[in-house]
Amino acid sequence: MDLREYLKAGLKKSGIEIEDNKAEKLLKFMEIVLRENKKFNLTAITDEKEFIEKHIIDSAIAVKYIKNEGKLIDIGSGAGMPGIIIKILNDDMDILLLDSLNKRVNYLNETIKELELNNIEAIHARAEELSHDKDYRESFDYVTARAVAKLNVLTEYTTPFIKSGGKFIALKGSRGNEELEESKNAIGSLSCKLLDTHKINLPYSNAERDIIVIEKIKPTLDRYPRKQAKIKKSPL
Ligand SMILES: C[S@@+](CC[C@H](N)C(=O)[O-])C[C@H]1O[C@@H](n2cnc3c(N)ncnc32)[C@H](O)[C@@H]1O
Repeated sequence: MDLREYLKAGLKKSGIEIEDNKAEKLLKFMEIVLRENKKFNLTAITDEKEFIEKHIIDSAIAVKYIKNEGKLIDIGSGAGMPGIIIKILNDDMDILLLDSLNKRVNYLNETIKELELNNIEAIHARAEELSHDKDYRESFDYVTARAVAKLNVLTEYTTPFIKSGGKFIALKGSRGNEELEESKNAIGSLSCKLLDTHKINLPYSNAERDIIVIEKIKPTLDRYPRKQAKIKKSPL
């Protein structure tokens, strides 16, 4: 099976059907990440089939819980996952990628250009600082994050960005539900509630993933997020 079919079949098994042009764009994204990997240290996965399953399909699963409209911010986007993958699949969305490492942000903006994507950009900031800026606070419909921090810490980084009624989609490994147990207080203190959890198996390796969907109920209290040292020292 060629790589395009491998990707499309894996996505289909995961409940996502895509046209050939989107599959080509996802493969082009992989090509860029693997090409730039040495310079920017983006991923440990260099085998293409493994990349397709563990990065592309793993990130693409987020679109099952997101409508193709509105504004989304991806925290700690790194190589562009899941933010760039969501943009390729949901092209009507307006997407902001955030990373605290400036050289990754430069790579992200170059990658956006090379993929000819519109209404998406990357900015350099720490989540817990940027969400105190009124231009960003409570202004997104969705926030996503993958492989950035434990859920109790991550909920404080992410949920101040979303409007009431907005959703935080946490893409977690197989221990996401354990992290959730330790995050109940954080979710409540940050004016949110747990909406759903989904146990997913990746289509080829069967590896388990937990997708956790948290909804914002009302505006975040002004005191959150706290400073980074405080969040790390005493997570909610
Ligand atoms: C392990 S990488 C994961 C990247 C990508 N989300 C993925 O799934 O491949 C974590 C990224 O989060 C960024 N990061 C960590 N803490 C952050 C924060 N507080 N605000 C913004 N970015 C952060 C790091 O610079 C890094 O690029």
